Parts: sequence; C-alpha cells; structure tokens
Amino acid sequence: MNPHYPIHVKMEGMLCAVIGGGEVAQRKVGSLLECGAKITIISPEITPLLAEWTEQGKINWKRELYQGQDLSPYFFIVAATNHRHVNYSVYEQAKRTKAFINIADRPDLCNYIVPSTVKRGRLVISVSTSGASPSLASKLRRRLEREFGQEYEGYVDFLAQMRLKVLQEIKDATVRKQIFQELLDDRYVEAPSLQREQMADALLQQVKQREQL
Ligand SMILES: C[C@@]1(CC(=O)O)C2=NC(=C\c3[nH]c(c(CCC(=O)O)c3CC(=O)O)Cc3[nH]c(c(CC(=O)O)c3CCC(=O)O)/C=C3\N/C(=C\2)[C@@H](CCC(=O)O)[C@]3(C)CC(=O)O)/[C@H]1CCC(=O)O
Ligand SMILES: NC(=O)c1ccc[n+]([C@@H]2O[C@H](COP(=O)([O-])OP(=O)(O)OC[C@H]3O[C@@H](n4cnc5c(N)ncnc54)[C@H](O)[C@@H]3O)[C@@H](O)[C@H]2O)c1
Repeated sequence: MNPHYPIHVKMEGMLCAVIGGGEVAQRKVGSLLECGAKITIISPEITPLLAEWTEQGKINWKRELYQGQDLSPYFFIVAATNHRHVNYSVYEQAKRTKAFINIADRPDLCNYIVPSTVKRGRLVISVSTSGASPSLASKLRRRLEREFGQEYEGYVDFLAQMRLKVLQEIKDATVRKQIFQELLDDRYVEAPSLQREQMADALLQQVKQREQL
C-alpha cells in the first residue's frame, strides 16, 4: 500500500511555519506563497530572496534559532535547517499539534510530502515518487512542462466558461457530454483565444439547431 493521498489543499490565509532559511526553505516558501499562505520563518539567517519577501511584507521573519518554540498556531510546519538534530526537535514539537509536518531531511517523519508541479493557471499537474526519487519527479515535471505549454492557462479558463454556458443552454445530458468531448480536441488548445471562442459558438449554434429539429 502507498499511504500518500493526493489532495489539493486551499492554503490561502493558512498559518505556516518554516524553520531554516536556506535554499530548501526558499523553495518551500515560494510555492506556499504562490497559494496565499501566511508564512513565518524562524531562522538566524535567510537567503537574499527570502529577505526581499520579508521587506516586501510577504512573509514574517523571526530572526532566531529554533530552540523548541511553540508551533501550535501553525497548520503547516516545515523543518529545513542544515542540522539534523534541529529538524528532529521541530518534529518533536510539531507532532504534539495536528499540523501537517514536513521534515526536509527525514521523509520517514513527514506526514505530507510535496510533489513536483507544473502550473498553468488553474491546471495543476503534480508528480510524486512518494519520496523514492525526487530527481525522477523533477525530470518528469520538466517533460510535462514541454508537453503542456502556457497556452493551457487560457484554454482551461475557456473550458470553464464553456462548461457554465453549456450547462445553462443545453438541456440534454448526452449532448452536453458530446460537446465537452469535442472541446477537448487539440484544435481548441492550439487556436488563438478569439478564434477558439468563435469555433465554440459555431459548435453551440449547430447543436442548438439540431436540438430544435
Ligand atoms: C518535488 C520537490 C518539491 C519541493 O521541495 O518543493 C521535492 N524535492 C525537490 C527538489 C530536490 N530534492 C532534492 C534535491 C537535491 C538533488 C537530489 O538529491 O536529487 C532537489 C533539488 C533539485 O532537484 O534541483 C533531494 C532531496 N529531497 C528529499 C531529500 C531527503 C531524503 O530523501 O532523505 C533529499 C536529499 C537531501 C540530501 O541531500 O540530504 C525529500 C523530498 N523531496 C521532495 C520533494 C519530497 C518527495 C518528492 C517525491 O519524490 O515525491 C520529499 C520526500 C519531502 C519534501 O521535501 O516534501 C522539489 C522540486 C523538484 C522540481 O520540480 O524540480
Ligand atoms: N526535501 C528536500 O527537497 C530537500 C532537498 C535538498 C536538501 N534537503 C535537506 O534540507 C536541509 C536544508 O538544506 P539547505 O540546502 O536549504 O541548507 P542551507 O545550509 O542552505 O540552509 C540552512 C538554513 O538553516 C538555518 N538554521 C541553522 N540552524 C538553525 C536553527 N537552529 N534554527 C533555525 N534555523 C537554523 C540556517 O541559518 C540556514 O538558513 C538539509 O537537511 C538538506 O539535507 C531537503
């Protein structure tokens, strides 16, 4: 059995603590920030980019060593210092809470791990090897990035709009399903947005006329 359950957690406004301020902490903070999490870093030193985010008020920096401070306010806790014993003491404190815990050098202690991810607006493609090989996850992510380019951001927004429109305007569930399938054709992905909408409007008109016959 693989015990990892893939979910998409809404992180907006969630309190997160990141212990350590090096490269790994920066990567974890970066992806948490993109989702609107409220992050506190505990570390005597931080990278220049983390310092920039602090100055811009995007994150909160407690300039101190981690020495067993209370972590109970936090929903997500990441330990990413370069000291194994410090990371372990974060774990000991964190496990008293109900938080999601990520100990960067101890996959066995994590109750969540982070996948490698391609984001194209609302489209999110994640790869996990369940900790077996982060470099394989990264390689597959790069491959997926080539296959699913930036055009997917607009395309997925278009599909969302069309979905609402079709649900409102087409009564027959089988016909709706056929339209949804048709809109998955690569022609719609590749077309510029205006042309894509014209193609979809023409398709809807056609279907409606058929429905009236
Ligand atoms: C996906 C990604 C997400 C993110 O971190 O945001 C992520 N690691 C990434 C990068 C990365 N990781 C490592 C390097 C150095 C090169 C190398 O050694 O390969 C690089 C940098 C690079 O590849 O450039 C090494 C490494 N990783 C872990 C350990 C500890 C250990 O295994 O003991 C060590 C050895 C540390 C040591 O040296 O001691 C552990 C974990 N790393 C995971 C996720 C989780 C499992 C994911 C999965 O496989 O499902 C897990 C279990 C926990 C977690 O961190 O959540 C991210 C973006 C990738 C991308 O998209 O490019
Ligand atoms: N999970 C992953 O994806 C992954 C990938 C690579 C490395 N790692 C592991 O992550 C850890 C961090 O790696 P890094 O490259 O960011 O290290 P780094 O040396 O760049 O950064 C370490 C940071 O921890 C801070 N620190 C040290 N002692 C501290 C304390 N007592 N309290 C608070 N902060 C303290 C330092 O000031 C520094 O900011 C290492 O254990 C490494 O093995 C994990």
